[in-house]
Amino acid sequence: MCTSRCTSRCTSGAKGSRRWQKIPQRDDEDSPHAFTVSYVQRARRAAWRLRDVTFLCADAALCGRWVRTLTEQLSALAQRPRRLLVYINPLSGKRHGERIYRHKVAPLFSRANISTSVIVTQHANHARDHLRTEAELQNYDGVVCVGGDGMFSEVMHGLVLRTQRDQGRDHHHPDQDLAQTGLRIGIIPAGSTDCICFATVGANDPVTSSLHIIVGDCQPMDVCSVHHGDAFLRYSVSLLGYGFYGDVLSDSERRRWMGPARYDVSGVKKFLSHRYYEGTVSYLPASDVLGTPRDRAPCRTGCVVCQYNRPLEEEKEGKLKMEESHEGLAWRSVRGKFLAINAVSMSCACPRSPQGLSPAAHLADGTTDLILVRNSSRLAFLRHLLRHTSKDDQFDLGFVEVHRVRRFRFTPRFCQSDSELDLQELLQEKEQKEKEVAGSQARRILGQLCREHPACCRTPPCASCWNCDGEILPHADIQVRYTTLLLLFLPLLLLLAPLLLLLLAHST
Ligand SMILES: Nc1ncnc2c1ncn2[C@@H]1O[C@H](COP(=O)(O)OP(=O)(O)OP(=O)(O)O)[C@@H](O)[C@H]1O
Repeated sequence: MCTSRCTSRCTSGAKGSRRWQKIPQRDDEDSPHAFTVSYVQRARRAAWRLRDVTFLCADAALCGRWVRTLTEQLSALAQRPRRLLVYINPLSGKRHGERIYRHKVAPLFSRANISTSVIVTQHANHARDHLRTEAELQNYDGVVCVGGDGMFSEVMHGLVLRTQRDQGRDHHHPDQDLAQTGLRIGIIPAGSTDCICFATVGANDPVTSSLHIIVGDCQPMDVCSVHHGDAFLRYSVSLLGYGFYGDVLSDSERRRWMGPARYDVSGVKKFLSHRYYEGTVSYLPASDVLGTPRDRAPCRTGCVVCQYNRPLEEEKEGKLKMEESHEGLAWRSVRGKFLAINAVSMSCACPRSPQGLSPAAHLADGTTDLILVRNSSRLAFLRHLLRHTSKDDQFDLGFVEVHRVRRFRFTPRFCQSDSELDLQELLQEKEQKEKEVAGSQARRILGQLCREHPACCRTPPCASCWNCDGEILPHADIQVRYTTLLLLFLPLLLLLAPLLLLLLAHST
């Protein structure tokens, strides 16, 4: 740490060069002129803090020269934003969004000479619609959202949709090559869960996020576009979950009044109901890529795997066409009964699950980790879920498979005609029905017991719903494609030396 006050003076070096030297502390009267340099220091875990060091000197001209030179050097750093468009959701989380921004974030932006236009949202989708239609994006170097994952999703949708419109791309078409957004997004966490902030920044701390924005590096990020037939449904950046995670979300929506505890209540309820869903998952495996979902190393900013796997802009179309031309060969299908189908485009780490749903998922390699959890006993599923909270491998279980894919489709069983189901499955079903008839007598005896636990007697419903970054999709039958579209304010030097970058120098 460099918080102690030190005095400095200009001396002649061995070769006659003039340079600053630290000397023991002296009285201020000897050095009436001073300037303060603010810099970023890595604190505990992934947190960043702002520190100041004040230099005193007796010579006013020299002091002024130092301030001018440092200021010039700082303004020459092209990656640092100068103008930001900020959206605040006043109702996020505990409704502290505005306060967090005014007390913790705005003072830092102002010290770093960043000018801001602040919009406090008045209703849901305010930020999305403003960005999509009227925001004068050419006036800004980035967009900041103050809120939770829902707010990030709004800003991301607004920016991506606006970019496609400006570039004349048809975002409804599932095969349309989408354009990358030009502006970077910064996330100031103020929501109830803030999973996206935690998974990218490594901490849910408004000061750390603000400093990341000020330092101004840039990290690309994958976005998946979800379609139903030829209709665009939504974009997603973290989790697309069907079955267990879809059911938990739809149940928790009915318990909003409980606050964040609703996820726990719905999670337990849906775990006990133990529903499986039938359908076919078809996927296009990511071939020629570095790494697998079973790697132990997590993705970090500046990740070499992402850089290697991500097709360059000029290669994109060719690569896609190549995959398409081999479509019949490359696509694979899995038909079965699933407790959960999860497509994870980032680790989805959060304080409760520090490793996340797929610890080695990559932020910006144009792929997703498709996790298929087949029907199994409650105990086995519980083992799988509990492994998310420890360092154990959640994929090392017979009923769980994971694939790194560029695209996938899902068709729930009720959408398939009988002719699509193969003979083997029909025979299996027949066998199953015969067993059920034999078991019905036994069930009658246990009727009383089952009435108290209705889930075990009920026929499973035809379909679950998709949880798309915390929003419910209106269709179960979807096709999904991954592209690196977004840019985040994330530093490339997360793991480097404690003293990262000077932020500001000013005379005092
Ligand atoms: N002024 C507003 N009034 C009502 N809803 C709003 C307003 N501004 C934004 N929203 C909506 O509120 C929803 C939830 O917001 P947000 O994600 O910021 O908080 P959260 O739900 O508490 O956090 P998290 O998503 O991390 O759990 C978003 O989907 C957003 O569309």
